[in-house]
Amino acid sequence: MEGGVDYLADERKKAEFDVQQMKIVWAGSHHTFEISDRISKLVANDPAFSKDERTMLPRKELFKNTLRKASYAWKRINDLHLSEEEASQLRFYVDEPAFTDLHWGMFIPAIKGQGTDEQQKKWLPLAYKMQIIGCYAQTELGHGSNVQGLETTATFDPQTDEFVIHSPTLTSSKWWPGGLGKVSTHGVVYARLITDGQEHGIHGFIVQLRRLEDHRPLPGIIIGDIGMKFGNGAYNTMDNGVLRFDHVRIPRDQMLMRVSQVTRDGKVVQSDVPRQLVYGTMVYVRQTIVQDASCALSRAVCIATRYSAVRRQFGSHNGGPETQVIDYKTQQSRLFPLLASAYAFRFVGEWLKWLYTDVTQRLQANDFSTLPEAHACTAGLKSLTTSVTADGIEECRKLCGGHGYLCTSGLPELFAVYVPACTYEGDNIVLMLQVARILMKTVSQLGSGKLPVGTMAYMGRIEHLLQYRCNVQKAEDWLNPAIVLEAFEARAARMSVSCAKKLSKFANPEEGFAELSADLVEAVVAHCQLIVVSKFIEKLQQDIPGKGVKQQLKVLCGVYYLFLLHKHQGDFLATSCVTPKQASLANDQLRVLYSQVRPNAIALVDAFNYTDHFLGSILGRYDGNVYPKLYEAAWKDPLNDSVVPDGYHQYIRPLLKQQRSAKL
Ligand SMILES: CCCCCCCCCCCCCCCCCCCC(=O)SCCNC(=O)CCNC(=O)[C@H](O)C(C)(C)COP(=O)(O)OP(=O)(O)OC[C@H]1O[C@@H](n2cnc3c(N)ncnc32)[C@H](O)[C@@H]1OP(=O)(O)O
Ligand SMILES: Cc1cc2nc3c(=O)[nH]c(=O)nc-3n(C[C@H](O)[C@H](O)[C@H](O)COP(=O)(O)OP(=O)(O)OC[C@H]3O[C@@H](n4cnc5c(N)ncnc54)[C@H](O)[C@@H]3O)c2cc1C
Repeated sequence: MEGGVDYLADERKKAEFDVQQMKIVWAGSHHTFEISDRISKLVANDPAFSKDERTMLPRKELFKNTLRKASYAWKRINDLHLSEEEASQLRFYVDEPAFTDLHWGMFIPAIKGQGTDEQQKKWLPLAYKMQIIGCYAQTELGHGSNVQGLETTATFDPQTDEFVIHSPTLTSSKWWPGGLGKVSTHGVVYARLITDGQEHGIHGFIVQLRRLEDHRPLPGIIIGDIGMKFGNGAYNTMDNGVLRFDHVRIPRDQMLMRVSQVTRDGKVVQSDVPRQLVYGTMVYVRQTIVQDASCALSRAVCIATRYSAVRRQFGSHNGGPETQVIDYKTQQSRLFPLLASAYAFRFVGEWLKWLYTDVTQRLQANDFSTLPEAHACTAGLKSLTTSVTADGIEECRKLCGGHGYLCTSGLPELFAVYVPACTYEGDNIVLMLQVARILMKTVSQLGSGKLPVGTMAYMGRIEHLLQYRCNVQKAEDWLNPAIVLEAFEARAARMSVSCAKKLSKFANPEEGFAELSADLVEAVVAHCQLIVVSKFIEKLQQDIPGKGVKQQLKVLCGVYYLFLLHKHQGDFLATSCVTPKQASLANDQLRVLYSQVRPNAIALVDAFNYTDHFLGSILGRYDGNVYPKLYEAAWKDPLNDSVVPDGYHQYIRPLLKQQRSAKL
């Protein structure tokens, strides 16, 4: 508590579980909880990191303010000798998109993943000390999703042992890279490799963009910011940029050469590393985006849940208090599935991080066997979790009624910052179609004796899943995880097999794939939802200490899968995985679970351990003291600086005068 009366104290007393232990489950471990708790308070208590009035600043001031915060954050990281983990938590809690996200989140990982040992030795120390600042320059004005369609060229000149980087068309201008517009000194630039007149696909090159002495662009380079984006404040703290090259020369050893090498005489040599590793940085970032989805969704849910307990509307009896809106069943049926989804995404994000670490270790040992699984899981889960989170934030805004629309609710800015996650790092539909290809390949190989592995392993039991009949007879049967898993597996498998059957009728498979793409996306959603459900259930099989903690998680897990079953009952019924009666029993059980969440709702959002600074929301204040603070904040709006507005004499007075004389 940050001082004063706690208007939510009664709600907190209703909790049936150990909130402190739940905080540790949410954080992932004691160690992570300790760091995140300490660093979030450090940021919250430092006035230099204040977020007040961010949504009211003009772009130039907003951007300068972000530069100030980023440079101050770097100073604190060094002064306090923070570890890498502590430093990344500090950037997270500062909560302002900045060039540093791309420097640490993409530029450095690209060099680590695609650079040779020598290249890493040369560039990483400079980047780690921020003596150079980098961005990830892949997307162009004309192409983003279709990476093979990029037009920037990198032509090898054997005379000088250099690459010539060039933007041959307007559409080849790099467009979107974060941090590029005004800050980056370097970029990993993706371009079409050409040697001896022959094309060799897209590769990454380290290119210096600005002089280190005075920050001016190097000769032959044009750079700028691409302009204002959606929302006030929001992602406008980021300098997404445009970049053009006019025959810019870089030394040969600045091509990232882990995947392919260009020799002194211009020969292209493929190493035994798969070509897809050029896309490796995207796999890494997609995995972090899944973790970030649980953060963004939990934040919106925390605001909406606390406010729903504070807000009262209708239902007063004999002059008593009105009903808290959180007690309306409709409010619960919209809010609690999002609360459950935030927890579900947390656990699937944890698992995905493990999967990514495992793949990275295997890659280092030249074992590439799990790369397709990593690609499918990161692409599919990035797509699923960001779509649900973006829609979920908007739903939370509506759950807060009119006040949710105020910037001081924190929800408009959160939404504006978050929605591009459905597009960046791979448009969600494009990524789903990648997973669809892998699913269809898996189904087509089922008869060949090649057993599906990882998250597709259930397809190996296809005969059984095609014959499966759900044996739920009463509502409580839906609490049995084995029954639930089979129903979700059967639904996903049947949808995939149905698509594969339809595909096989097309003479041209590519034509068939395009024609059926909307159905394929639905099959992928079913497959990805199965992954999330199964990872939540796996989590519950672990030893989870703390009074009532596991029980609460079981309730949330039930809410998560039964809500999905209810929402997608069309799929379950159409594939005959459940009967109409069983679907109705699932909904009955879901209502029971909502009533079990209700007394614990406030404690379940307290377990996120967010400071008021991080939440940035009057509606989501820990102490629930909403109305006086909303009232106070309104008077801080610049429009209220004067009682009579600027423009009165020019525009309002003549209008009123004219109406008066017309009446007379
Ligand atoms: C409390 C702590 C919590 C922690 C929170 C952490 C906070 C972190 C904050 C996170 C926020 C991060 C903020 C980020 C800021 C924004 C950054 C945005 C940056 C960008 O947007 S960069 C640009 C991204 N661009 C894209 O993603 C482009 C999308 N397009 C593609 O990926 C490809 O072009 C596409 C669609 C795959 C098609 O490529 P193509 O070459 O045509 O490939 P094919 O379809 O022919 O497939 C060939 C073959 O390759 C396989 N494949 C494809 N992709 C991959 C991959 N990535 N990895 C491995 N394999 C891949 C594919 O399956 C095919 O395989 P076959 O076996 O069939 O040959
Ligand atoms: C805030 C933000 C930050 C970004 N940061 C960076 C960065 O740092 N570095 C960088 O390189 N890039 C960055 N990007 C670019 C981003 O990665 C691309 O915008 C993204 O990959 C989508 O590509 P696109 O814009 O070409 O979309 P398009 O592919 O043009 O999508 C337009 C529509 O076409 C549909 N579509 C496209 N292809 C298909 C298909 N095959 N089948 C069916 N439908 C299809 C899509 O679903 C979408 O509805 C950023 C973008 C944003 C918004």
